[in-house]
Amino acid sequence: MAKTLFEKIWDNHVIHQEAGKPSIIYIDLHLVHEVTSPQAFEGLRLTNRKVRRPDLTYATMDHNVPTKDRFNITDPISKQQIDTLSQNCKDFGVTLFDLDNIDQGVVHVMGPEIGLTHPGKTIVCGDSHTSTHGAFGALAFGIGTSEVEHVMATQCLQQSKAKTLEVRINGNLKPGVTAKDLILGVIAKYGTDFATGYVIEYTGEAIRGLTMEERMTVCNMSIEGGARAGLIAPDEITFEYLRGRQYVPQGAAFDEAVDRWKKLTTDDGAQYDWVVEFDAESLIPQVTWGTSPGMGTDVTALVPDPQSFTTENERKAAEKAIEYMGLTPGTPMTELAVDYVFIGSCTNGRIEDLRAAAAIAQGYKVSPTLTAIVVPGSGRVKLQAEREGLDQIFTEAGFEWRDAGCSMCLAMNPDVLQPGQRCASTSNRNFEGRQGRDGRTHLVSPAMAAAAAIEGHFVDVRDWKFKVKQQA
Ligand SMILES: CC(C)[C@H](C(=O)O)[C@@H](O)C(=O)O
Ligand code: SF4
Repeated sequence: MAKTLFEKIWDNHVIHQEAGKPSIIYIDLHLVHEVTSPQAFEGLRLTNRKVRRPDLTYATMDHNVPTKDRFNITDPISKQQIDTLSQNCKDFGVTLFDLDNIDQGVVHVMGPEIGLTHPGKTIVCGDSHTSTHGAFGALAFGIGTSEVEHVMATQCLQQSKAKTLEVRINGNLKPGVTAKDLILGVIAKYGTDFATGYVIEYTGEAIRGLTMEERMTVCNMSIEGGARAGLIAPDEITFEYLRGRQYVPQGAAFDEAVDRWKKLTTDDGAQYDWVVEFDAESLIPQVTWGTSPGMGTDVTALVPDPQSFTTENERKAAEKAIEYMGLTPGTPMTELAVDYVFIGSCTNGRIEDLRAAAAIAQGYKVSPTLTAIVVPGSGRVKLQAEREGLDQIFTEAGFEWRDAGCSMCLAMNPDVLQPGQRCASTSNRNFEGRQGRDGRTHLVSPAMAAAAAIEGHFVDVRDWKFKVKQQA
């Protein structure tokens, strides 16, 4: 019978099934960070159990890590979480990419980067943005702390089978429009819960044309559309990305792996439970105006009038969001001045993101009205950026160049907004207080964030080329 990609991976991993009950599936890779693992390790300790497969379990610290002076953690809770992870990894024999390791970084950046993420694997982590790894055609999703303990103890997980949703992207992205705009556009169109209960598979020409890093940006935000996970079928772009990475089979074993991975596509004639379509051709750069990732619009648009929404609930939500965000309906998005610019996170903290931001920033100066920071997603991203001289471009322009971590994506470390500050952020969530109490977050692409840093307010990056040409 013809199967979707999801069904193939699922069927390969179900190890026990009773009628009417959730399945038991096998987990190929368990990623661990300092926030959601302490109680799980403690649970093992209390019941005298071990990590069953330490060889399939990898840990790093990211959320609490300061991006300046990282060994001097002054916040007691952060320090405790980080020290506890180190001790737990020692006690349970789990490989840890520690603060002094080049591979330390945001778990969803460093995992794929060192080649832990492979097509067809089941991957879990106590973190919702585990969906990022679906870019490789892996079934990857976030789990809660009690499930973290369960996976540590058994390498299995109880799961109900999700429904399948094809998000078909028609046409190609236009210059200046990025993978970030694409996923923001999809969520703005369909809402933050359209994919609840589904695993998304992204298909279509525009997806095929994306690099692995761009695919990760798209899959990263699947969870913001409510999905259990997001998948992209592996292809030559995937295999080329993986070739030679540390945790990828080498030589003949790699070719054999590629032969297996090539089968991980949705068969002709396979049926998804639901299909939605999205037009890439007409998409333009996106900016969110509200307090959920679905409250987004074109950079050329105006802050919406809450009355323009169809349902009472939407009108109320928009009103509340606009008030929190300190906005006035009808204001052009390009007139919104920002106080802070954050370039980083597991959505947009990879080398291509930094290149895109640097390409905008090169030769310009950050507006004196704001603070702008660039935070590489991992130690290796930082190293690579420095090899390419991107750090120079950023610092000469007036951006601060930081060490790897989650940073200002969420307020769990010293990088926080002050109350009322407005931030152009390349991260994935704009909830109330996400970047600091009463902070105001607008989600954008790295190029859009860099351009806002220079102009002091949002600008349409498609005009940027124009500006560069005029100055040249
Ligand atoms: C702290 C962690 C549990 C959380 C998540 O699950 O996503 C964080 O990474 C986030 O982005 O909000
Ligand atoms: S970078 Fe942000 S979204 Fe990603 S894991 Fe860290 S806190 Fe979560």
